[in-house]
Amino acid sequence: MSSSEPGAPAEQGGGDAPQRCGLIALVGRPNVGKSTLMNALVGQKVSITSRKAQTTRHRITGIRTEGRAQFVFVDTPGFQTRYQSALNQSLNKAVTGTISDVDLVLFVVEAGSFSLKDAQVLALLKQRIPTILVANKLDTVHRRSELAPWLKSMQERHDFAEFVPMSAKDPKDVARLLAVCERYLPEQPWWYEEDELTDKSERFLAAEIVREKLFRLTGDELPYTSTVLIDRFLEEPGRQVQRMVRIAASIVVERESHKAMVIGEKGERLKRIGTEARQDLERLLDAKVFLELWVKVRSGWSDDAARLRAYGYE
Ligand SMILES: Nc1nc2c(ncn2[C@@H]2O[C@H](COP(=O)(O)OP(=O)(O)OP(=O)(O)O)[C@@H](O)[C@H]2O)c(=O)[nH]1
Repeated sequence: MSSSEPGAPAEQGGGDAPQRCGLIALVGRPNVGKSTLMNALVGQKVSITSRKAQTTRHRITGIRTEGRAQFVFVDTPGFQTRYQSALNQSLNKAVTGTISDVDLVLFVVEAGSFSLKDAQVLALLKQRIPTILVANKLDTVHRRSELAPWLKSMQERHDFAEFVPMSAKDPKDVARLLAVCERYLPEQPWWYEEDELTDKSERFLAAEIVREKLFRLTGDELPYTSTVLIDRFLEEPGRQVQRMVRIAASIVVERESHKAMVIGEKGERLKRIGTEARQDLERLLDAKVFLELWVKVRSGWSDDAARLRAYGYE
């Protein structure tokens, strides 16, 4: 099974070819392998930069610069299909906004399957943005012959630009997907240095990771007004062999009841948030990380414009 040819010509790295750069969103229901794929696409070293003019509306999860192309991957944090609360509906709206101005969408599903939850996510996608169907976990499909009719049924559901059946765990497949994506990036100068990674951006990344774990592990219960602040971000100086970073962060919630929710029974939930965030940060920062988490109650903080500004939300 191979991907179809898109309209735009393929670009080879190097030479005098123009630079390409663009935003790519990965979407899909939980558990289809988005995180695995994102990590594989971005590679070992993730460069994160916080506030650039072009990307203020996006949460950047990774940048990959390869040959003449710069792939800027953005997150769609609230893509929530599990619960149908008003909160999530408004979140989904925000996400629809986020993906309405990317250059390319990767819609990830499990090869050979399409559930109601997949359909709910697909329904949020705009027809006019090129969308690639990534049929992931191909390695688990034993009867390959069944894939052709499945792909055909998928084409009837949405006008996909291409199909890429693959496994996020196979580096060759990941390289092939990257090459396909490259053709959809607009010709324009890169937005980031080839190897951009600043102190500020690492702090931002740390806050984003803790925030992601916080919302993932509290599910639908915690109001979206809760946030994460980095109180301290210190790199142990002079360590040649392995970086060592000490981070202290505060999870700021609005009520005592929310605080209890975040901490969980015997502190279990907070511990899990901390462990998962630390593991991700160690990989992303390529460092040994010590992460200290605090939960603070700031009643009505989300209504206080001045405080919001102080926290970096404008
Ligand atoms: N066999 C196989 N397993 C995969 C593949 N890609 C991901 N997985 C597994 O699928 C599970 C879910 O992967 P994740 O990357 O966490 O999925 P996700 O879509 O990010 O899930 P959420 O974070 O819940 O949205 C993990 O156990 C992965 O190891 C693949 O290509 N083949």
